[in-house]
Amino acid sequence: MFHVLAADSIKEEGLQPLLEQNGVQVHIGSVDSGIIDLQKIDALLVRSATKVTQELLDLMPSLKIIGRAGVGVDNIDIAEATKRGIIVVNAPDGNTISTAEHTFAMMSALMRNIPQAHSTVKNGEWKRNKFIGNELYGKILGIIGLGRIGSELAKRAKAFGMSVKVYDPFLTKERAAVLGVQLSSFDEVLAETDIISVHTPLTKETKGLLNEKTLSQTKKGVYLLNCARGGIIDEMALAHFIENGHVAGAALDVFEVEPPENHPLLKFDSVIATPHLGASTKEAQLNVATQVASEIRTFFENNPVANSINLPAMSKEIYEKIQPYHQLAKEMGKIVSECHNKGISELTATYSGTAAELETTFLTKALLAGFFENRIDMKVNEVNAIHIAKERGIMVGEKVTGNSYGYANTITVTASGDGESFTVRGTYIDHYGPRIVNLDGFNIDFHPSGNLLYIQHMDRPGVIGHVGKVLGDHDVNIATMQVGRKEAGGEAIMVLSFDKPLSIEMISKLESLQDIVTINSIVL
Ligand SMILES: NC(=O)c1ccc[n+]([C@@H]2O[C@H](COP(=O)([O-])OP(=O)(O)OC[C@H]3O[C@@H](n4cnc5c(N)ncnc54)[C@H](O)[C@@H]3O)[C@@H](O)[C@H]2O)c1
Ligand SMILES: O=C(O)CC[C@@H](O)C(=O)O
Repeated sequence: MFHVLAADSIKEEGLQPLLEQNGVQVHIGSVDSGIIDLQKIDALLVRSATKVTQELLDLMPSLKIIGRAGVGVDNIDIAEATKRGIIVVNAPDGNTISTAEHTFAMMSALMRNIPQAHSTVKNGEWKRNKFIGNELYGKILGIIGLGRIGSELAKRAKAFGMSVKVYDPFLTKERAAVLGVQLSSFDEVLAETDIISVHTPLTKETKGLLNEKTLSQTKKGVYLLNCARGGIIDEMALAHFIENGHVAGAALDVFEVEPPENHPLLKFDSVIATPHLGASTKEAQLNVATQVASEIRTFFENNPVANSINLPAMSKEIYEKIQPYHQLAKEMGKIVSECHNKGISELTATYSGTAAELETTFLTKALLAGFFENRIDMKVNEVNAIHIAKERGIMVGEKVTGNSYGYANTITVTASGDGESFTVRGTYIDHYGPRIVNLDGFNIDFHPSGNLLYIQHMDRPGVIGHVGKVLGDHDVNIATMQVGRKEAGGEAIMVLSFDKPLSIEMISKLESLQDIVTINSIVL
């Protein structure tokens, strides 16, 4: 008999897939309700209230799977669960429509002063002149991050006669055309739109994406929306721009710290807010509960789950054999993603030599996990990598070749989209380790780890010296350096490694040097 504990008032109707399964007993109640001996629990279902910590996991030695009825898993100690071989699943798209609708409702409410007008009427006032609003029709909506929710918002905005400009560095022109939105640069979205809505995950790249500098690039009178994650818009900078009248108003469903206490933004009449209600509809809650309950049922039936966000269990013997190649593939995925910082529609992995004798599908999935790591708002691993690629319209190919370029094995990854492509080749050398041996056609040789800079430059005398001098003048120590070129006087590359990551300012200084073409920072 499998025992499932459904905590956090998960919608009971959604538990049907488990309630109707033979050999499964569902217990409904919080983890401290005493409804069942925690030692017996095989599966735990939670929303965001239950904190699944190491201490709680200690009390559940039989736990095999945790289901999060929602997207964010910040209340679950994933590392600890993974270490214990516990699979964690979530429901990534069950609340997409609800969150897009909530964002649209917030935008309408913001433009027509609905919450403000509502409270005056409730207070017995009738101030029609105070609440002159703006039509959505004919306005330009800027969407930053066109994933599941951003795409649904775009469809609704277009139906209301708005035009939509989108910034998403990982979106191809083809996909933008299918969705009928105008793919734009970040600066264009800032400067040319009337309303800006953010829909990215919160990552190191998106934290404070809208800040003092970028907000100053927006149109005077712009409106801002955040129904994604607190922190994507810098809250203090937003308060400053509302105070000085540059930003006309903001609608916020999320905050850096929730609930917000004595928050300066809440003091402005032009800021409207909801308490993280994006996913709070009967439909979304039923969807997410049904999705995770079905996943747990699938797991009990010994079938692979679709939305696991941590590593699946694997026999120790197989893992040890494949592990070095697995690590190399994952790092190569990250390298492709960072060096070719563009939308892609196709990714092909080619294996040769001893790498081709392994379970290459598993390696390709590891590669995709590395590729998506900094691009999307969920953990991608070997369980869900192919599904995610398909969902994003990326065709994944796998080939085997007899050409090992003189090595015992190679893994070659080519990413392409919008008529451009990028290739990286790596090898694993026994007793020596992983090496990257070709980057975008340049022969090179470096260890894929640590803080790296990939610099494309013209092959002219003095370029390497200038880079070294700027770094030296700022007391930055170069740990290793590799150079490569195709022909004298043409394009060339450098790969430098450092003991710690370089600041954005430092990278800008290097970018401004003569004969430098592009610089990409890679943290492995
Ligand atoms: N308010 C709520 O209750 C609620 C509910 C569900 C989801 N969310 C949040 O909404 C956000 C979007 O969720 P989703 O399901 O659409 O995610 P998603 O992964 O489908 O989409 C995220 C998109 O952001 C893009 N992106 C990544 N980095 C970017 C960058 N630096 N600049 C521009 N675009 C970038 C990605 O390419 C992707 O298209 C997430 O932050 C999620 O946590 C909030
Ligand atoms: O309401 C919830 O459970 C959280 C909603 C959302 O932020 C999520 O991560 O899915």
